[in-house]
Amino acid sequence: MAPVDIPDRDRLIVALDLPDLRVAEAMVDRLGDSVGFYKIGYQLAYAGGLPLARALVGAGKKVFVDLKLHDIGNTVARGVESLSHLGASFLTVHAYPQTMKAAVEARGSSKVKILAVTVLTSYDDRDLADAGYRFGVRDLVEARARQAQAIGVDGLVCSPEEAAHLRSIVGPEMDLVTPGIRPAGAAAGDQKRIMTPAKAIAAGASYLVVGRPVLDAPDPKAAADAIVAEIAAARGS
Ligand SMILES: O=c1ccn([C@@H]2O[C@H](COP(=O)(O)O)[C@@H](O)[C@H]2O)c(=O)[nH]1
Repeated sequence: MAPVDIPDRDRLIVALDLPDLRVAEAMVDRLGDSVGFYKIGYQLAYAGGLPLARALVGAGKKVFVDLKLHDIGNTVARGVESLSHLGASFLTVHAYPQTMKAAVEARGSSKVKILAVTVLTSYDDRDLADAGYRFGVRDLVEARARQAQAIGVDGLVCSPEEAAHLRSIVGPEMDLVTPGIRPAGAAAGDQKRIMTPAKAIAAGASYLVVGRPVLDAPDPKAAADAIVAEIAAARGS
């Protein structure tokens, strides 16, 4: 079933795109009870931040390990096996069939959900053409979503712009995890396919991933609270 019983607060995933453990821990302390779900990506993981995943889980938070694995199947499988011991809820791989199959098989009985990154939210049709793809964003996202579902992947990372269309294709079961979230007036930065929190939820997103609009806010806790309030309003909670 779709994750209908998720508290509004836990639909916000704050990306801890920060330089080291000390800074990340300080941000987690600052956000306090306002945030229940954190993402650890390249910057923090490569700066020794993966142990924070265990600590956060131990403290009752949920964790998304966003390493976007993509390699030969054997290497992806071994990576998933290692990462599955962290206690994270989500782990990303790129949406290539070999990669997704290896990850789903290697996950085994571990509770970590495998998410497939469809098309990065910083890409538009022109970026895909520059990279040699013959599909535009909408068609490539759809094709990858269908493959992911057939392989048994648990969820998709997509832009909220594709959420409504994907929901109609994959049904209620798969988690739709959407970066590219920008509260009204926030700078897009390098993101090209963006939506506000309220519109993303209305479009069918299960979770919203937010980095800079929270981390760079003068008051990150207030920024997180405002996003959760928008999520609650959009869901009629
Ligand atoms: O397609 C994707 C996949 C992952 N991300 C990650 O989400 C956050 C977004 O951060 P912002 O500062 O809110 O832009 C970041 O960690 C990305 O690595 C994505 O943006 N798009």
